[in-house]
Amino acid sequence: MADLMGDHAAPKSAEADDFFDEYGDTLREECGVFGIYGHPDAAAITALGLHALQHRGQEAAGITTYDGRRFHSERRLGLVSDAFSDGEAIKRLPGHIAVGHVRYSTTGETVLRNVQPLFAELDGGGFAIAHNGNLTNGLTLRRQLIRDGAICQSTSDTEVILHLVARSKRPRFTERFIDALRMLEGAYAFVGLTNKKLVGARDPLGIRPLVLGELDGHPILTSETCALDIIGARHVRDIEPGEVIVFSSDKVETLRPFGSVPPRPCIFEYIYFARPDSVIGGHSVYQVRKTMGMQLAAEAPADADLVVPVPDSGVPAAIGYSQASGLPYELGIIRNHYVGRTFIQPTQSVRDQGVRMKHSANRAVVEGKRIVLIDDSLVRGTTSVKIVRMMREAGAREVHFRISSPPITHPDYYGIDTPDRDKLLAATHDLEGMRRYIGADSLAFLSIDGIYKAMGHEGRDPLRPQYTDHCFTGEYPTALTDREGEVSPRQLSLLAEAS
Ligand SMILES: O=P(O)(O)OC[C@H]1O[C@H](OP(=O)(O)OP(=O)(O)O)[C@H](O)[C@@H]1O
Ligand SMILES: NC(=O)CC[C@H](N)C(=O)O
Ligand SMILES: [Mg+2]
Repeated sequence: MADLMGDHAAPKSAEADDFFDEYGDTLREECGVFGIYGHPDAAAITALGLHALQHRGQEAAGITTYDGRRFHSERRLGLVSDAFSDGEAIKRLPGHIAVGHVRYSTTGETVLRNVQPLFAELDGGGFAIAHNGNLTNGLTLRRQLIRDGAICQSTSDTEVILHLVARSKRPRFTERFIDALRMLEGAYAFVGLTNKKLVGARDPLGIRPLVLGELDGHPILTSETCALDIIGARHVRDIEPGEVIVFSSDKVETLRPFGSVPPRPCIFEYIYFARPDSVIGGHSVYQVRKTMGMQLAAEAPADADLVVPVPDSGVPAAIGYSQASGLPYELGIIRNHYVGRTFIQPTQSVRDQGVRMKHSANRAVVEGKRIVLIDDSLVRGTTSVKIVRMMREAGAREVHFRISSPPITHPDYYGIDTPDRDKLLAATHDLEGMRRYIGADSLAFLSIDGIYKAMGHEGRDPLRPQYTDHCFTGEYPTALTDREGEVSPRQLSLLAEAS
């Protein structure tokens, strides 16, 4: 890895030696992280990387840099393009090291103080961190820290890592960071920076993705390979589950403090979250989704005239379904690209509006036809109800709904903001109940084994599942301390903020 470090990779340091909610109830998005070391245009490149990761979180974006003397930070609510497309913001972020974040909150409200990267001035220097994932003991740790005198500046779970690093008694930054990681349960892909280092860490099960890239000899850590492609960087490899990686001027250290445990990456990255042009864990997300559609055609054929995708995320599976079934693929729904993902809007009424603003029927295609609608997932049913009605209003004769993943019966606590169980359609309705609710002529889901087959396995290994699929099975791969313990997940902020 040392070949990733160019001569000009070392930012100058004036510092001493080596130191260095509330839980929402709504499936929302995740977050995306990006970090680059030693590049003269670190902030501009990070802004581009975050733009490619925008699908992972649209609530807020932030970048922190270090210029060899000081840290600089810009954090904003809204989209990356709102905050960083103007050159002025980039000019305010000088430096050769940068970390950035796009947020979809899972713990802590959508207010500026929770926008990442979070920064702390620690004994020995500054530390900024960006987090994708969610800690399942974040609230418990936070309560303990506050009882011990910590003053929390945010209501985000991510903040606890800053406190834990600050409290570690170890002399060196990397050891302190690892000390802190040992206290965490749940999911994390972290990218952080100090005055000397860019650090990355992936939780022991590798629930959330993190990849290593390289641009002109400068290392990059980011959530997905699409953030490398946008800047012409090379994908070197995935950061392994449980790996901690540290870049400094003269070396790259890779550590595995948790020993080796069988990985359980989140299957939902492949089904919905990641961008289809990304490669995660050696799998093209597009190919996997298409194969899920082919598998779905084999498991749940439909007597119909056309296959129609629910754009955007249903498109690759619909192509697969069409190819496997031999039914023609047509764009019977047109998506307005100036509207974000609906799955991830904060309230039900906004989601309802979002779906209407987002999808329109293409009457010329669907009128008089028996159609198979393909979507990747059904969460609350908001999208499906609207789309089925829209297809009928546009004259579709029959509407058969096929979903390229199993019914979602359990919430996620690892960085996807799923609704509570009572809002998950599949948790409260059987198959026939769901069919009636969405108003389709027939409804079918891909089986859990079908998902694993699309990933190249014979099926799900029940003793040692290859992925975490808790949303479908209720088998959570880590302790859920905040949920199981005495601490109420409804953590209250005492401060009401306007933004
Ligand atoms: O059952 P629901 O609660 O409606 O949620 C499910 C829908 O939400 C997601 O799409 P989303 O609109 O978030 O994003 P996309 O544009 O990437 O497909 C998912 O792909 C389904 O279409
Ligand atoms: N979706 C995520 O990955 C969120 C990261 C972090 N838990 C937050 O709420 O800010
Ligand atoms: Mg969708």
